[in-house]
Amino acid sequence: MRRVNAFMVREREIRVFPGARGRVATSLSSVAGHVSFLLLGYSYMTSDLLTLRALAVGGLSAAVVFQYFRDVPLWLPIRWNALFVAINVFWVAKLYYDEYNAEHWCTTEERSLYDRHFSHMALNSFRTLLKHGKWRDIERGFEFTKEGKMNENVHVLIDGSAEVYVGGKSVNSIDAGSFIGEMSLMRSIAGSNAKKQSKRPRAASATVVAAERCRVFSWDDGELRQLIQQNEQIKSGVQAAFGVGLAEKLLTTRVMSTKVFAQEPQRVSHALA
Ligand SMILES: Nc1ncnc2c1ncn2[C@@H]1O[C@@H]2COP(=O)(O)O[C@H]2[C@H]1O
Repeated sequence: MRRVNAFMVREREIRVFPGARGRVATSLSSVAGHVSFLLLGYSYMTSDLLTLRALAVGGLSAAVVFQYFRDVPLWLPIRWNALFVAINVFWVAKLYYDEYNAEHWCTTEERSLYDRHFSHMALNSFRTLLKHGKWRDIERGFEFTKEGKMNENVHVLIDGSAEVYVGGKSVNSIDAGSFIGEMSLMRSIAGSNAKKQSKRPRAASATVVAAERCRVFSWDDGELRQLIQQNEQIKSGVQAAFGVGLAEKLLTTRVMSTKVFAQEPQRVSHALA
């Protein structure tokens, strides 16, 4: 062990930059000290939990090396850091298992929902999102939302189609992959720093009726709202998914309103008012 210690603390010249002044005299244990701070510093800059925990394992382990290879090992920080390494190793293993071995808990239906709408979100967060909602089979004629009324649920249409009415007139048809009831939620949570006033619940902008038997995944509106406010990752994942859907709805509504406009101009002006 003495030989290892001597090897680690021996001062040697290491090239850091090219050129004559690019060499510094240092020991391997000091290098471990610098690596430790660099990794921990980098971990403060990432928001990805798995990367953060992995960087913490690397940074704290390097700190243990630095603290051990000294004239007298610093046992107090070594013991604490070893404990933190163990905790972070546990979390790396758990996060890795949840992220990359989803097959053991994800059904085919859940997986395709994830792939279609939420693949930019960590599987862990998606799992939380799933726990707060439920799968439902819906009969033809079911009213998902009622224009001017508060929504009870937010749905994602997995199978089937629905008709969207504004002022009693059809403005669009939606099918598999569309969200229903997301607009009022988006409007009420817009801008996390917005005034309380703008966060108040908003009424449904349209009436949406099932045009056939549908399969949906539904969240309770209030529960989803609360979840979004508590969890930043879920908030940004859900907002991104809603955003893509809204762009598609805008395009189809435009096409539809152009067609209807050619035949009934008054009807379109009413719907867009
Ligand atoms: N033009 C449209 N095209 C497709 N869906 C719409 C359109 N307008 C409203 N919706 C849907 O109808 C829902 C009514 O409640 P929300 O306003 O919460 O969210 C709305 C959207 O999900």
